[in-house]
Amino acid sequence: MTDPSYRGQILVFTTPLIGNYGVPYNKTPINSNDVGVILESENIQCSAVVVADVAEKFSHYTAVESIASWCQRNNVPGITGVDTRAITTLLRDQGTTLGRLAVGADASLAPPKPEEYWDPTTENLVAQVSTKAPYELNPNGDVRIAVLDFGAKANILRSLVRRGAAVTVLPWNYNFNNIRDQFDGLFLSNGPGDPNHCLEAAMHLRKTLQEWDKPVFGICMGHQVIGMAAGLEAYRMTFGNRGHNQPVLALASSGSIKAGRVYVTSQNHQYALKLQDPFPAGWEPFFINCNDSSVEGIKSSADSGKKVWGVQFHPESAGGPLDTIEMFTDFLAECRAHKLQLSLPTSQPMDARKVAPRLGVETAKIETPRRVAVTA
Ligand SMILES: NC(=O)CC[C@H](N)C(=O)O
Repeated sequence: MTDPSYRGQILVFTTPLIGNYGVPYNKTPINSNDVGVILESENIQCSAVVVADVAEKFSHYTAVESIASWCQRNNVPGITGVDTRAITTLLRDQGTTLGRLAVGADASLAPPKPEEYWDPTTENLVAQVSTKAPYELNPNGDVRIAVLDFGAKANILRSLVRRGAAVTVLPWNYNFNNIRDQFDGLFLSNGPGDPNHCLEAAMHLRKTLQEWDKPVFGICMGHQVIGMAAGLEAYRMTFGNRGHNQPVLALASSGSIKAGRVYVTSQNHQYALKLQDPFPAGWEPFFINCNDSSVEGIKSSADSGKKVWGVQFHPESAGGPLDTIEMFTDFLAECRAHKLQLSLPTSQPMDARKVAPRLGVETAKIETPRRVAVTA
């Protein structure tokens, strides 16, 4: 609920009982080596929550309040006692949809016309959640990383800081090219909404990628912006990938990632990069989703002389599996190696088409995810 990528969304929880652990005090002691919060940002970011059965009593050693009082304090509406399985079945059939919460007399009125619903994707949500001014974390770290903040989850910043990086967080549309000489690497964060609102950032990045040879890593929205800078197209999926159990197949080896292995990942996205054949020169697909064959990662090709990676999933998870957490270590290892002018073993490219069919994954020309049939 505090992940800024959920800005503007009504979340329907499929787990029936929500809130039994309560909500922790969401501040860490002031310390430049920490990111300041326990959760993913200071406030609740989603627009509303829908829960089958909300727990009024909570129990956890870090809990200070119930989910209901937390929502109330943040002015975020929630509804409970509804059949979330029925809503889930509907959403699985027609895809993510615009919605509203109505109770009492409002619920019996005729529903609004489609055009009367607020559509958050028409807005630049990234501009709403990104930092307004640059700030630093862990200034004494040994590698200097600039983070373009499209709505960064705290655990991404934490994952960089815990590995010893000095992190400078910049507004999403900051022209990094003006200050790039001060940094050893560039990171592009996750963020809400349609990546096509971030073309300005993609244009700045295109110049960076043409003229700068230091490592670049992006997650989720950051990955989509890297893809757009590389010349790929971003499209809206009917069924976004969400949850903590999304399997992705690695098509190339790089650092801790081994080609041919499936990693279980945490995800939260509605948009994806289109798989195109051939890929833009200098780029190759890095991961694909084993359920719907959507693009889950791209990387600069081994012969491009660049070190650039983008992943659609969340290696930092929180919550979720830690299968790919070492990608942060890999990124910082490349930044340190570049700084010291060492060279790490290069990644091994491989032919995706040789690996994927063994796992029943189509890699041909897949533009829209397969539909999943759901029986009640
Ligand atoms: N978590 C994210 O960064 C999401 C990226 C983008 N807003 C999407 O929905 O696809």
